[in-house]
Amino acid sequence: MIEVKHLTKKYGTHLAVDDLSFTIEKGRIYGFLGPNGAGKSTTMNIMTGYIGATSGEVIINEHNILEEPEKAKKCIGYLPEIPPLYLDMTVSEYLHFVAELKKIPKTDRDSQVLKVMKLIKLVNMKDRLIKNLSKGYRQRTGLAAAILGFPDIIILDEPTVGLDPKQIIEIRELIRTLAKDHTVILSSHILAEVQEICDDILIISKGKLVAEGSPEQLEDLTHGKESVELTIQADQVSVKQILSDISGIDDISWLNINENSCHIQINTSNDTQELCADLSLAFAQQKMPVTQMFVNKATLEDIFLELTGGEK
Ligand SMILES: Nc1ncnc2c1ncn2[C@@H]1O[C@H](COP(=O)(O)OP(=O)(O)OP(=O)(O)O)[C@@H](O)[C@H]1O
Repeated sequence: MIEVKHLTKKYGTHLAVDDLSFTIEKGRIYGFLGPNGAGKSTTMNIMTGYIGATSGEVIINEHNILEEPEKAKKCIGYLPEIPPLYLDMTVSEYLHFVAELKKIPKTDRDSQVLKVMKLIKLVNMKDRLIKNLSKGYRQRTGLAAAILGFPDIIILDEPTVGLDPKQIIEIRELIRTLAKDHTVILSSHILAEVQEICDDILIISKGKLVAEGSPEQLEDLTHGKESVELTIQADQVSVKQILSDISGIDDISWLNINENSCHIQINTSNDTQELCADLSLAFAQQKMPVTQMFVNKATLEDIFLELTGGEK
């Protein structure tokens, strides 16, 4: 449905998008995930024809966004990070205005605006001035404008940013409803959000695609990244000696060492339960008490931070 090929965008000398390529298939919810400044908005702005790329191509339903912008844009509904709302219009006036801009035939406008307002649960607010709406309802109004004309693809830039938890849940519900009939692409810097609603996640860092897959596939990246942490009541020399006879140890971090106690973390690519059993047996045989032992599991958040060079 969308093909992005070798997209690059430079702002002066700053490389905001760096040779980005990916494909969007029909009927799925995609999440662009990345820290602030990763290049998500820039990519979305290029995909929707708002700004031009320095190089590369965007093909929407077989239409190149540069060569056939009208046909390509007709397939897309876009909710930018800051929706361009006219604050002195009522919700209904604004949506009629957008319907006109989108060239929806005059005879269909009333019914389409009503249909969209029902879908987005905006009917109660239809005569309210936009400047008097809450942030959540302004976001709904922007979303309603994006889906007028019922385009195949709906692109949402940070749709839940700045909303309270109840509004976030409502907007996520709406996105799920929209995804029944549309392909949805949304951006977020919140891992839990894309994990919860997206079928596919594209992790973007410094303008590059650093990982792609379903939440489950990305979860698989955490395998083999577990460690065992333990405290042994013994001196470092004795502990080192015991550990030298145990297999499956990749490396050891000495977190805290006293005369009679060592707190360590062991990284292993082997089964951590087996390693725990070996460790407890080996120290018990030498009558060295292990006062605590647990397995640290890597989370998707650790992987995200590792891939995007962030810190907890
Ligand atoms: N018009 C512009 N002129 C110069 N630099 C820009 C411009 N727009 C964006 N940038 C820079 O390009 C980089 C990517 O910005 P972009 O807004 O695409 O990131 P983002 O992932 O959407 O981040 P955010 O979540 O903060 O919106 C950032 O370093 C940003 O400062």
